[in-house]
Order: sequence, then C-alpha cells, then structure tokens
Amino acid sequence: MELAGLSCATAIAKAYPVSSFTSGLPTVLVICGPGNNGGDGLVCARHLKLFQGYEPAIFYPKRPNKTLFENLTTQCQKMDIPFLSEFPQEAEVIDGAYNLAIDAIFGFSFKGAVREPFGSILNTLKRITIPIASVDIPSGWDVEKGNPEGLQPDMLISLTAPKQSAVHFSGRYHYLGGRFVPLALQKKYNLSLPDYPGTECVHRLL
Ligand SMILES: NC(=O)C1=CN([C@@H]2O[C@H](COP(=O)(O)OP(=O)(O)OC[C@H]3O[C@@H](n4cnc5c(N)ncnc54)[C@H](O)[C@@H]3O)[C@@H](O)[C@H]2O)[C@H](O)CC1
Ligand SMILES: [K+]
Repeated sequence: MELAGLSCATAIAKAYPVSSFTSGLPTVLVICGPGNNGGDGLVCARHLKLFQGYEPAIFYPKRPNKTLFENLTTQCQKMDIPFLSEFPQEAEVIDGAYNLAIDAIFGFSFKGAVREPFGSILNTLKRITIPIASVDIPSGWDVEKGNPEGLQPDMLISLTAPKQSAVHFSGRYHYLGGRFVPLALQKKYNLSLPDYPGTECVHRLL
C-alpha cells in the first residue's frame, strides 16, 4: 500500500506539476473509500504533502476499524492534512476550493449497486469540472466492463497491472504504478508488464 500510494502521488506530480496550477494554491481533494483503495488514497495524500507545494485535504467517511487504516489516518493528521467533516454537495463548491480531485473510493473489489454515502458522492463528482485522477479503477466501474454512465476521470493510475476496464478509459493520462511484482509472479500469471525506466516507480502508458 505504501508503494501503491507513492506511485499514485508520483504519477500525479508528473501529470499535474505544482507549476501547472495557475489559479491559486495546488489544492487537492482526496476522497477515500472503505477498503484498500481508500488506504492508497491516504498514502497518496501524505506523499503529495511531502512533495512540497501540494495542499491535500481528505474526505474519509467510512473508516475501517483496523490498525493499518487508523495508523495511516493518524499519520495524515499529524502532518496537518485536514479531514473534511462533510462532503460538499455542490459541484461548484468543490470546483471553487480545489484544483484536482483524487478518486480513491473503490478499486477492484467494488461490486453491485453503489451504497450511500458513496452514491451521492459519486453523483457530485460526476458534475465537477476540475480534473479527477482515479486510483486503480474509476470508482463505480465494473472491473472488467467499465461504466459508460460513471465517472470519466482525466487520469488513471493502474496499480500492479491495468484492469480490463482500462480499455474504456478516455482521459488524458494513464500511468502504471506499483513496481513490486516479482518476476516469478509475472511469469506465473503471464503478465507482460512494461519496463519501468531507471528507478522510477511509475510508467506512463498514455
Ligand atoms: N491486492 C493487491 O494486489 C493490491 C491492492 N491495492 C489496492 O487495493 C484495492 C482493492 O482493495 P480492496 O480492499 O480489496 O477493495 P476496494 O478498496 O476496491 O473496496 C472494498 C470496499 O468497498 C466496499 N464496497 C464494495 N462494493 C460496494 C458498493 N457497491 N457500495 C458501497 N461499498 C462497496 C466493500 O464493502 C469494502 O469496504 C485495489 O484496487 C488497489 O487500489 C494496492 O494497489 C496494492 C496492491
Ligand atoms: K478508485
């Protein structure tokens, strides 16, 4: 999760460098879901804060009762990353306060109809005009079929390997992150992963 979250922050810093935010501070809203995708979001927020210049804020409405996630939350709090107590209902409020949204709500374990509060959150995110960067899979997408009615993010950071639904991604930036798959596993599952340049933890696919 540490390496996945670091990959996300690194890819985001490459696609949206601090210098590219021309209107105000590089404020970033990170929306974290209840599973490991949300954990990746917490780690990503922490690294963005460490990459000086970014101003992340986190919305984390469903927090699992597990030490791992409690520790990740504490780390963010101790780094003075604000946690929002409510999600802004109006898309315009998000557009006015933030320059980028990071969707770390659901990853490959999402299934069925979206339950609240995430249905309302996704409906608001569909209406914002600032770019959205999705961690692993755009939230609400079927891992294989995608979701034509769902979020259409500007950026996708596929972790470990792109999921089948990534063929439906139509945004500007697609990165692969999570450079941690041993060669034996790549061979066992017949994964043809691209070479990461040098010591980079991300590889740009699009
Ligand atoms: N395992 C790996 O190789 C890596 C995984 N990484 C990241 O982990 C996510 C997958 O995490 P997981 O905990 O399995 O699940 P999710 O975060 O996708 O979501 C589970 C969470 O969501 C709830 N949920 C499911 N469906 C719904 C629904 N319809 N409505 C509301 N809530 C729903 C469910 O109850 C759980 O609480 C993967 O995508 C990566 O981001 C890392 O990359 C490291 C490698
Ligand atoms: K996601």
